[in-house]
Amino acid sequence: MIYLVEGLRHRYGTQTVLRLDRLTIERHKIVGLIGPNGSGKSTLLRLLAFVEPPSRGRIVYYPEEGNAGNEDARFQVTLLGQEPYLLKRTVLANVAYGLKVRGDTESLEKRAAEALEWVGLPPRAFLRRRWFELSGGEAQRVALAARLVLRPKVLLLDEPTASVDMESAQRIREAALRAQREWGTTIVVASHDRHWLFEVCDGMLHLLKGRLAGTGAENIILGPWRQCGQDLWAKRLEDGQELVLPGAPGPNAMALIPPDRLALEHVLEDSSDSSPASAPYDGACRIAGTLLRLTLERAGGHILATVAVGRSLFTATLPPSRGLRPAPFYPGQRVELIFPAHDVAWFS
Ligand SMILES: Nc1ncnc2c1ncn2[C@@H]1O[C@H](COP(=O)(O)OP(=O)(O)OP(=O)(O)O)[C@@H](O)[C@H]1O
Repeated sequence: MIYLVEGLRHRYGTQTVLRLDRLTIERHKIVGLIGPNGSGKSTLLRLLAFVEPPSRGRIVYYPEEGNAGNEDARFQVTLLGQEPYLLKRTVLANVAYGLKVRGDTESLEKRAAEALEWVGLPPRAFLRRRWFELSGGEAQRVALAARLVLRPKVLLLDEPTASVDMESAQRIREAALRAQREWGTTIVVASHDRHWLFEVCDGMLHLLKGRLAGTGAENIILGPWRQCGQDLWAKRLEDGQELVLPGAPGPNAMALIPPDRLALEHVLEDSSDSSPASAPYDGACRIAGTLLRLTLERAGGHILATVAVGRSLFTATLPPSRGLRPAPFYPGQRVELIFPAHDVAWFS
């Protein structure tokens, strides 16, 4: 492993924003970080980058297997945020900056040029440009080149493609994966692009309200819930269907449904006009939707089905026996998600 996190609590003022009892991150792997806004992804990345210390608990960095050395992390771990913060200087000065800080000043221009090529920026056109002569996507690529030139052991990426154009996003993704492939760089990446994460990550961490909630594909249904019986709670989904579940700890709780608890069934054509329908609680819940996409998950080798219900997306794992044969599913089909109500976990 390259990180061990134990007994971590992180507070801002009186609010505890991160609680992780134990977490390990394996060397050379790509780990995805997923979770709603404010769930603690950026905070965790900053702590892993040692930008700030945790309020309680510890984060141990292992530069080599079995050999702890948090002081090495300063030069081996690098964080790229959502917004590129460039020095008000040339691209060359920006990309070479980290090497200079490390006292590593040999062939600066050549190495900066190589790093720019990795992110798809031709060095002849870009090395001498100044910071204000770059588009947002180019600036983010320069910021990534400034990290790659260090050949980091750990690359922490915080929504690196959130505010860039499509080409830049693709270049950034490719360059990060290449670093993992060619140098064995460990990558921890927070992103809202769940499909990309499922496709490339060796493992996923799902953060909910600062706590680990699972391995990424869990479905979250946010409140408010309306009490509609003794310990029964209803939520009207975006497209009008009503979901009724037992056991909410309060009206604003979040329901969490693991993807492997959702079974997928075809909706017969002649019954499709009866949905969206109210789903009275009888122990098995049903939600009708449209199958949008099938994704092969790298970590577990499962096929993940993404189902749209209004604009909300649900993820179901297709069990091996229900793979593409003998009951083929394909995008565009009306399907039903069926799950036992007691498999829902609640987060308050
Ligand atoms: N410097 C800070 N001071 C006070 N509160 C903070 C600070 N940074 C983050 N927080 C709070 O900590 C919680 C976690 O924030 P964080 O930015 O880590 O979430 P996130 O999952 O990265 O969110 P997003 O997806 O919106 O970037 C939020 O409630 C946020 O308001």
